[in-house]
Amino acid sequence: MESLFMSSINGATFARNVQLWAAVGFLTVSSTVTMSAPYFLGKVIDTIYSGSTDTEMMTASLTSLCLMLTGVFLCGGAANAARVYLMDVSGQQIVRNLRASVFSSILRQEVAFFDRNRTGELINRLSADTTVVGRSITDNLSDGLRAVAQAAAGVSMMFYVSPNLANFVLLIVPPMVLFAIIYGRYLRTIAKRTQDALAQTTQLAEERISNVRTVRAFGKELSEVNMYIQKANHVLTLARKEAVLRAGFFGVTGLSGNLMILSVLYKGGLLMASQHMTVGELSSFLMYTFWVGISIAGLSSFYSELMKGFGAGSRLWELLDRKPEFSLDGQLEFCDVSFAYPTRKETSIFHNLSFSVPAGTIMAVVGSSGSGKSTLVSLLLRLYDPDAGIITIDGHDIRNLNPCWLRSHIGTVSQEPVLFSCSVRDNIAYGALDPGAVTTEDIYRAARVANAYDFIQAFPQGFDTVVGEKGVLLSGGQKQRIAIARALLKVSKKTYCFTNEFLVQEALERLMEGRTVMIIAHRLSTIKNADHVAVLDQQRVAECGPPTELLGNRQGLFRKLMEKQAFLQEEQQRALR
Ligand SMILES: Nc1ncnc2c1ncn2[C@@H]1O[C@H](COP(=O)(O)OP(=O)(O)OP(=O)(O)O)[C@@H](O)[C@H]1O
Repeated sequence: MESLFMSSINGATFARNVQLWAAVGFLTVSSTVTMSAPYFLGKVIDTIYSGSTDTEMMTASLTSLCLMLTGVFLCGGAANAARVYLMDVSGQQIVRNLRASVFSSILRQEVAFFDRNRTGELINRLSADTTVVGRSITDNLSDGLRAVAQAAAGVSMMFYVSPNLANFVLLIVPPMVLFAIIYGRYLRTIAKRTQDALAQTTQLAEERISNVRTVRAFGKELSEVNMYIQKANHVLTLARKEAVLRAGFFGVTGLSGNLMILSVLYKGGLLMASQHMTVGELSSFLMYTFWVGISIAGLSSFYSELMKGFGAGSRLWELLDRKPEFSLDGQLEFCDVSFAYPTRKETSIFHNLSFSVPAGTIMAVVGSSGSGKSTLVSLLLRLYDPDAGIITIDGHDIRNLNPCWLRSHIGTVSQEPVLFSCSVRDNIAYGALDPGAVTTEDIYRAARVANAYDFIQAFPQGFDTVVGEKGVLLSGGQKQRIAIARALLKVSKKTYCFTNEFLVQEALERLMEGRTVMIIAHRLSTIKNADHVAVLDQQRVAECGPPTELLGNRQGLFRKLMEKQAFLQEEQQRALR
């Protein structure tokens, strides 16, 4: 299922990449056509002004030139339409993904986050901010890229047609770029403040509307409306500032465009008078100047929208990057949990089972075979959800936590660990969230703590030894030590570790240090080391308490279970003798 999901994601990413590349291809075609037009139109003008007296020849060459150009323009038009469509679709997909990621990031946050950030504000982020960022990506990106391509092509063609005139005209560009950078900075700050003010306004409206009964009961309608108007006025003030800034910028860019045209006519007229330019060349140059002017105007609006997008986006990036803050102490609680496996609904495994494991303590879970010890672990890992009751970690219902995050904080080590048929190094690194980022030093450290370093180094190929399928080339104890090293790389300081009993007790003890541990135990020696024991019987926790206390109760279930086990062990030893 997971691989199917991954492949569909990869498929979607691939399709999007192909779409984007196709759009860039169409952009290149349409821009090439657009930017070659002035050059050929100049040729048409030169043909008209060639001074030829042979009307028939002149008509023929003019007709063929115009027909050829019509064909080229048709291709350009089609490519332009395809580009706009593909860019828009890709942009919309990016916005959809952005919305989904922001929403999922919001839902992942801890409960305290929602105390600090009100619902209205978050909804505003999700709707208004993503719309601004979306507009900056969709409408804008496509036109912006075209403007960049056409400005670059236009400038190159200006140099091609007349380097002399191009040098003169383009002196205006560096001061314009500086001006645009300063403008962009201001616009970005103002856009961010506008989005913040808008979020506060929405938050006020959301809170008052959803609590309208309270507002009415206190007769506060008028004062609430006034408060809303105040907030809306603040948004308006910021929007006015933005309008003034944009007006100034567009005024200056429009003026500089006109000045460029005027200077081309002035200098070009002088060059024509001194026979350094033909009328066709001047016309081409003029058209290129127009194109560059239009592209620069397009670029300035692209830049404005982009800066607004960045401004609005900065809050979104913060939300996206935010890791949920949980100060995990490790208190673990099962409250009235009832559960039956979905495939065997008629056989209840737990009925109103309750017990808690205080932070940093070891809880040994005992019970006869089939009493549900491993099922407890499955429920905690959310491999299954209880039919009734809740399981909490530090008071957080685990159903409200991201399952991946939850599992990344729970280390499980089983009695017969599964190792993969790759090197010891890769098996240990497998435990880390990002195995690629694990250093050799990390692996050695984990192996030392698990008391595995010496025997691994003693292998002829050391950490590169391939362990064979399921680790068949290793002894039981060696496998367990490697599994402990793997778990050490996984679990952070405050995680829960669920283990079975081990041959290699000393390595296990190091793993348990400072963590909340639930251990499925059989041997008395293991149980004695635990802080508490929970005895599972008849679908619930029949007894729970410190091991010595439970052993002291002669009629208790735990005492009977231990006696039975001691008796069985004696029997086994006698049989061996
Ligand atoms: N995936 C499953 N689907 C249906 N029933 C299951 C499933 N896994 C376990 N069971 C049943 O649930 C009950 C509890 O199983 P569980 O493995 O939790 O017991 P346990 O106490 O860990 O046993 P043991 O000490 O023998 O390992 C058993 O009756 C078992 O047959």
